[in-house]
Parts: sequence; structure tokens; C-alpha cells
Amino acid sequence: MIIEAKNLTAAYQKKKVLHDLSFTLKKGEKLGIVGESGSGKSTLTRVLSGFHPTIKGELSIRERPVQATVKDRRWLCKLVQVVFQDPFSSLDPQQTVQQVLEEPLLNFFTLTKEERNQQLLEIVEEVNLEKDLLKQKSRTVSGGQAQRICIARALLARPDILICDEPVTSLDMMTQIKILNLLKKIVTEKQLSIVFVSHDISLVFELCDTVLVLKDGKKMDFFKAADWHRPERSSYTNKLIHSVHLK
Ligand SMILES: Nc1ncnc2c1ncn2[C@@H]1O[C@H](COP(=O)(O)OP(=O)(O)OP(=O)(O)O)[C@@H](O)[C@H]1O
Repeated sequence: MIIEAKNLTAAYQKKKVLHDLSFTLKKGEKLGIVGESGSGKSTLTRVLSGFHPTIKGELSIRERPVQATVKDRRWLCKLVQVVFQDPFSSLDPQQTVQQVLEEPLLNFFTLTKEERNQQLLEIVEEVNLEKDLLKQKSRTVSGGQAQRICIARALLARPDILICDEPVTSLDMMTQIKILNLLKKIVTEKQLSIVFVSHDISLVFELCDTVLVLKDGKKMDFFKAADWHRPERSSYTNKLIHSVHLK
């Protein structure tokens, strides 16, 4: 298992927001986390990337126990890459796109300048960005371009796990479709384990193998996406499914 979570419980101050969550993710599998606003999706991604402590339970990634310590975060920062809802929140506006993309290459690998340049050219093509954009400051790019840059930066780290936390929610409809198509391509082509967070269950069914449904920080269901029609789903999951008119 690449992720093994047993009874994970997390809180802000004393208020519990995740309750006894248990689930697993195999290498190369795509896990969708679904739930309405405030159900704990983002908190769970922070726990998985070592940025939020648990008050109970056990989390292991690649069979190594994880707590939110500085040492764990250092270990996890290459292994687990996160693409956030608002791409600009994780871009330094003063950096050029080239500097943003070079960061994981400089931090995690020993490469010559030529090797780095080669990887930059390959990744901009892969995520469908103009290579002239490399010279621009990241604050001058569009929302869609910014999200492509964040996806490219995450992929350049060659992570084991890619977490996408509502990666299209802040984008306009047409850009959402384009970024989703890019993510679908990545999901199909890469042997990555992916955690895809969304309030949209139909999207999760499209992209993921397994689905974790959260409500008020509690696990409502954990099942294979292909089995979505089975009657034993919780009434909450059934409501989510029916709300998007799946057949
Ligand atoms: N920094 C914080 N301090 C205190 N409470 C927080 C903090 N961040 C989140 N919470 C609370 O934790 C609960 C879960 O929030 P979280 O952001 O994880 O949910 P979510 O499902 O990601 O929501 P959304 O879809 O709106 O992003 C909510 O009740 C929220 O108010």
C-alpha cells in the first residue's frame, strides 16, 4: 500500500474535524475524496502531506509512519506533491515561470543546466504551455496557465503521490474543461498514485478507481468507482450520486 490510514482523527484547536478515517491506496491507484464544503477534504490532504497533525490514528506512506513533523515534511515534500485550488496561492509572483519550474529540479535532483532545460522544454509541451511563457513572471499568466504551471512543477518532482485539491474550482468553465482534460491525460499515462479532491462526485467517478465519501469529517463510504451502482451505498452517497443524474 502506498497510503494506509487507520482511524485518522484530526482537530483544529479542540474541535474534531476528521473522525476515525480508515482507507488505503495502492500504488498507481486513483483515490477520489468527495464531500460537501466543510466535510474535511482539505484537512485530510493536509494530513496526507504532513502539514496537519492527527490526534489519533495511524498514517503510513510507503509503509513509513507519518506524523506532521519537520523531518516527515522534508521526506514527504518530494514524494507527495499537491496542486491547490487557487494556483496563484502557491506561485511566487516575482519568479519567472522558468524559475518556478526549475525549483523541483534543483531541489530534488542533480542535473546539468542542459538536462534541466531539456526537462523544462518537455514538461511545457506535456502540459500544453507556450515555451515563450518561461520568461514571463508568474504573476502575469492567466489562471489556466497558472494551474498548468503548478501541475508541471508537481510532475517535475517525480512524486509517488499527486494530490489535486479541487484543481479546477477557481477556473472559468472553458478553462476547467481544458485542465480536466490535461489531468485525465496524466491519470491515464502516468503510473502515479493520485488523490483527487472534489465536491463533484461525477468527476471523481470519471477520474478515480476508488472513492472516499466524507460528511462532517466522517467516512460515509469507501468503494470502487466501478461499483457505484451497488445498493449498499450509504443514503448520503446515493443522494450525491442522484444529484448529478448518473445512470
Ligand atoms: N485553519 C482552520 N482553523 C479552524 N477550523 C478550520 C480551519 N480550516 C478548516 N477548518 C474547519 O474544519 C472543517 C473542515 O474544513 P476543510 O477545509 O477541511 O473542509 P473541505 O471539505 O475542504 O471544505 P471546502 O470544500 O469548502 O474547501 C470545517 O468545519 C472548517 O470550518
